[in-house]
Amino acid sequence: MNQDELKRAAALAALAHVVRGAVVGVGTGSTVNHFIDGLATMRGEIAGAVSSSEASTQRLSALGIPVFALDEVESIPVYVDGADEIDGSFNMIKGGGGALTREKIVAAVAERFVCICDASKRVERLGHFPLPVEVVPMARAHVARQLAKLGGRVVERADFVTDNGNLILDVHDLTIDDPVALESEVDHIAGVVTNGLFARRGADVLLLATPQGVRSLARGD
Ligand SMILES: O=C(CO)[C@H](O)[C@H](O)COP(=O)(O)O
Repeated sequence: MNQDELKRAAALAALAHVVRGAVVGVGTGSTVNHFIDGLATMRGEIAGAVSSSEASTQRLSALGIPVFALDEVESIPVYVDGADEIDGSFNMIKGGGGALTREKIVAAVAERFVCICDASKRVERLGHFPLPVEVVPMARAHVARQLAKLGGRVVERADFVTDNGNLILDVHDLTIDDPVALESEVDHIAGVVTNGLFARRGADVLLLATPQGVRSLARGD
């Protein structure tokens, strides 16, 4: 199986976690795109979706799945999203697609985070993938200096504007010993909207696609 087939296998496994009659939280990315395509087969069985990006909203709508604003829903039992890296404690780096802020908001509301990944995303320690940081444009230089003080090599994502009108700084070469502490430290830099560490609210379930099949793992297993 190639990587895209593995992503699809993980995504389709997540359909079993969708709660009938409820609203499902939907992440962003190529793995999630497979999930959205599969969700179309359950259209009549769910109330609809809350989306984490304009791209996912467009795909959901094109498939006839109702998309609600977050303000319109009272609860989201399950949020399904991919990751760029996930460690053994289910801490993640996300935001490769630049949707990290809305992803973190929808994930915060959801009762359960189901992470869908191919096996290449599973790491012993986070930080090989550069950490995305969404930044208010006027704070670009200040935030870049502060991130460099943390030991990172900061690269602004070229020709990219987030759905919220901000820019992304990708931080390479960080040593991430304590993901929870680093998530808070980066968030406290003035001008940072969100960073791509999902550690304070990590995943609850990991559906990891391997050539041998999809492994379902719960946090703490
Ligand atoms: O965080 C994300 C988007 O902001 C994605 O979940 C992450 O980048 C993984 O993407 P893909 O499924 O395309 O590998």
